[in-house]
Amino acid sequence: MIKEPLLAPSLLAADFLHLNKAVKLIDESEADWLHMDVMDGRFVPNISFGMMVVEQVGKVLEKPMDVHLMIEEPEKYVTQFAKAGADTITVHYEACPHLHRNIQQIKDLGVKAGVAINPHTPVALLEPVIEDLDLVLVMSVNPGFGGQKFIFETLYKIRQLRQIMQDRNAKALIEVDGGVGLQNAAKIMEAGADVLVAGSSVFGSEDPMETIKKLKSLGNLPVYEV
Ligand SMILES: O=C(CO)[C@H](O)[C@H](O)COP(=O)(O)O
Ligand SMILES: [Fe+2]
Repeated sequence: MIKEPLLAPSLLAADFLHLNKAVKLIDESEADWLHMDVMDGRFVPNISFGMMVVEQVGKVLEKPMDVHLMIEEPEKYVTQFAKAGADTITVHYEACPHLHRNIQQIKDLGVKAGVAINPHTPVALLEPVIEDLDLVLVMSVNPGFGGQKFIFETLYKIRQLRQIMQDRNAKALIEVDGGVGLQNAAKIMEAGADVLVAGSSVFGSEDPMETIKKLKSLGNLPVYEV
């Protein structure tokens, strides 16, 4: 039996003219967290929204806010994102030459600390910090855009990470982000994920509430080949 995922719909795929409506939908749905994708046009080739939007969403959102920082020099901004209402702040391994210090900085703010890895970054590179982490975000697309195709190799990375964590008795949650939907969610959970981020598969669907419900009841889903 596949376990029920924690589900974090991504606001990136919502209608930006009606963000309030999207936030309410998440609060009223079976989703667990709201995922917020912050992009700076430097670390990734796209710009999304910054802390002013995160702050406004934080004022109305009742559920935990999961902030994914796709930015360079995140250490300059994490204090502001914590004040804006982030419950988890995830920085990219590739953007942090002083990763250990960055993780401690986030934890000292009283916020859960996550580290994201790009598709080409080996999971073994996280071993020295794995016990300090609340969350590991495994990117299953190249970061910067919603609506991309899930990279199949991610399944091996999830399995490897689960093994490393087991060997070290690490307690971080494994979050998978990019190209996740009803067609592959069960397979991703089976590989060892705990949290699924879903952007276009939720907000791009005809009935986002119903899609969230289906993703949450994964035990009933067939395991499709991805
Ligand atoms: O971090 C991200 C992109 O860099 C997004 O969270 C992710 O792509 C979600 O969108 P979708 O589910 O449409 O792939
Ligand atoms: Fe994301």
